[in-house]
Amino acid sequence: MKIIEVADYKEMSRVSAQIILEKIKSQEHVTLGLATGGTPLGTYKELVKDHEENGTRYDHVHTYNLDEYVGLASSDPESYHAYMCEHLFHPVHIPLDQTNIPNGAAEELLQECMRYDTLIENIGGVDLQLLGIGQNGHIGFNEPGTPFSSKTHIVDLTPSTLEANAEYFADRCKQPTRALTMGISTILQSKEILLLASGEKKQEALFHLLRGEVTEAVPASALKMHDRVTIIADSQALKLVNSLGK
Ligand SMILES: N[C@@H]1[C@@H](O)[C@H](O)[C@@H](COP(=O)(O)O)O[C@@H]1O
Repeated sequence: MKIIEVADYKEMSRVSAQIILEKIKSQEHVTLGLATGGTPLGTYKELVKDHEENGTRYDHVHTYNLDEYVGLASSDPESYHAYMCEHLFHPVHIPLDQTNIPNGAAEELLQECMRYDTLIENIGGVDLQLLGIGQNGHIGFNEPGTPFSSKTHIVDLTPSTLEANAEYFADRCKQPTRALTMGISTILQSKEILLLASGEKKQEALFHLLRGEVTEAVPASALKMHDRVTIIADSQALKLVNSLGK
């Protein structure tokens, strides 16, 4: 794994946007795996800024998001659909029929998982997958203990993940407790992976990922089985690694 240590969130966002832009500009057809949460927001801001200033086009870009909450329709302002439209899809003018997000409001959730997995298998995995990391080491919504062989599936979110994401819900009673997520093996199909981590809250997860063993107890540790992973982390997120791990 290649580790790029940066000073702070701003630099992490700039560097990751640069890597994504290089991919967008160097290929005639690009498939991007996208993440939500607070971590990639700065990266999306940089992409929007670049689009406005340099006119980078997204006609040849197809996107596949990691996850979505069960029970939230795409029109729900707290859904990951709405998040993606607001922060990236609308401002950079990606044709919406080229964007894919699991449908958390599907009547048949198992069928929806299979449909989503087939989409990704048919393209042979995305070209570049952007990832954040949960405080408990989760990627997408693959909680600790998820088999590395997992495909897109329905997940019951752990109390710590619910707590960590509570700030995104105006009314905590309406926070969904289940989600659909790409599985670990779905994520590992990606040709290249870019994991972002910023802030002290991520230092233990990064320590387990970088210094611990490969174990299903730390979902992100599966990334060690992939040969093209880059981690961009700021010094706060690397604090424990740098103080204990050398
Ligand atoms: N499903 C998302 C993950 O994809 C994300 O990586 C994680 C970290 O969130 P944040 O970036 O807000 O710390 O939160 C959620 O669980």
